[in-house]
Amino acid sequence: MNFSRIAEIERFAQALIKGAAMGLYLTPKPGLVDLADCGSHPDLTMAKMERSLHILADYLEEMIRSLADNEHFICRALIGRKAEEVMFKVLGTNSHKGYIFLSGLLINARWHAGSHDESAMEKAVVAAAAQYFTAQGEADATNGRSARLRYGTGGIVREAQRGLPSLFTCGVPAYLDAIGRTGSFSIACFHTLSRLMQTVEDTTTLHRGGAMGLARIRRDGLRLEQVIAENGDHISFLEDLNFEYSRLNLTMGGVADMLSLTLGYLTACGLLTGERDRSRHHGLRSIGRCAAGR
Ligand SMILES: CC(C)(COP(=O)(O)OP(=O)(O)OC[C@H]1O[C@@H](n2cnc3c(N)ncnc32)[C@H](O[C@H]2O[C@H](COP(=O)(O)OP(=O)(O)OP(=O)(O)O)[C@@H](O)[C@H]2O)[C@@H]1O)[C@@H](O)C(=O)NCCC(=O)NCCS
Ligand SMILES: Nc1ncnc2[nH]cnc12
Repeated sequence: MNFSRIAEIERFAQALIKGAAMGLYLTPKPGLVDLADCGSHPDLTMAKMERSLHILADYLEEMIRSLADNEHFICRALIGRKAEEVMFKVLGTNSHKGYIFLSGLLINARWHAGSHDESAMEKAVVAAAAQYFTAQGEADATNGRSARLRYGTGGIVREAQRGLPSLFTCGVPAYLDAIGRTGSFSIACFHTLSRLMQTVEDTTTLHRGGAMGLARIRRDGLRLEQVIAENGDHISFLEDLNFEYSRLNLTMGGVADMLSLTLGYLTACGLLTGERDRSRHHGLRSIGRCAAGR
């Protein structure tokens, strides 16, 4: 039994939970639950989301047990499904359904990759996603599946199958670029949010607002990036956007998950403060460009 390997993956899991907490508490987040309000989610509260974080932590602990016991992969897919059921039973809503899948995938990838190295992690995510979706068979009748069929988008499935580009090619470079330039965690978070809004094929947005809704999020993400770059009042801009999104019943739960996953992965790599030289320590690529092609 390799106890240092288990200690390492436990630290990684703790970092992913911290990332979800940092993403939750970032305020304001248009249309989403934060310290100000519940956005366009009357079914969610801060207390429910915090309870959800504890369910996530228990889930990842079970995932690690399965990995350490070298169980068959299908056991971990069932653990994920069970966590979704527990979350829905306890909270009556999909508070972190997407993050259950994403964090489970990343824990599996980190275990098999053996390091934080970005290219090793990407390859391991692609392999885990292929294994999972091959075993998954006919997907459930979900909002995400309806959106993928109706709009020809990939949603969380294609995000996973492509090795989490919104994490490795968008979120991580965007955060490190901003923290390197400004030294401000808050600015780096909002800059990362702006880039993810322009990149993530968020099926929760499509479900609520259709193609026009997604185009709105992309446009607002670019505007937010510009307001931050011009040292404008991005907080007021976000507060106004939150009012608009709540009125339009528009949300971006997938963007929220990818922001949390970015903060969690950077925490695991010891890069959140931006002080360590990322290229030397983790084989992370130089400042990339988000899928938005910029
Ligand atoms: C693999 C599955 C997760 C597939 O899910 P599918 O897309 O078929 O079904 P959904 O129920 O729609 O769940 C997808 C959730 O993923 C998030 N998401 C959406 N787009 C993206 C994207 N492009 N990239 C990343 N993540 C994405 C999103 O989750 C977040 O938003 C939810 C909150 O928003 P809300 O609008 O409230 O959502 P709903 O309550 O559903 O709608 P309303 O009724 O309120 O309007 C919240 O869940 C956030 O996390 C999507 O919701 C799944 O089928 C699966 O297989 N899971 C179990 C297996 C597992 O975990 N195995 C471990 C693998 S190793
Ligand atoms: N803060 C948040 N508000 C609403 N849905 C979310 N999904 C993940 N994080 C969320």
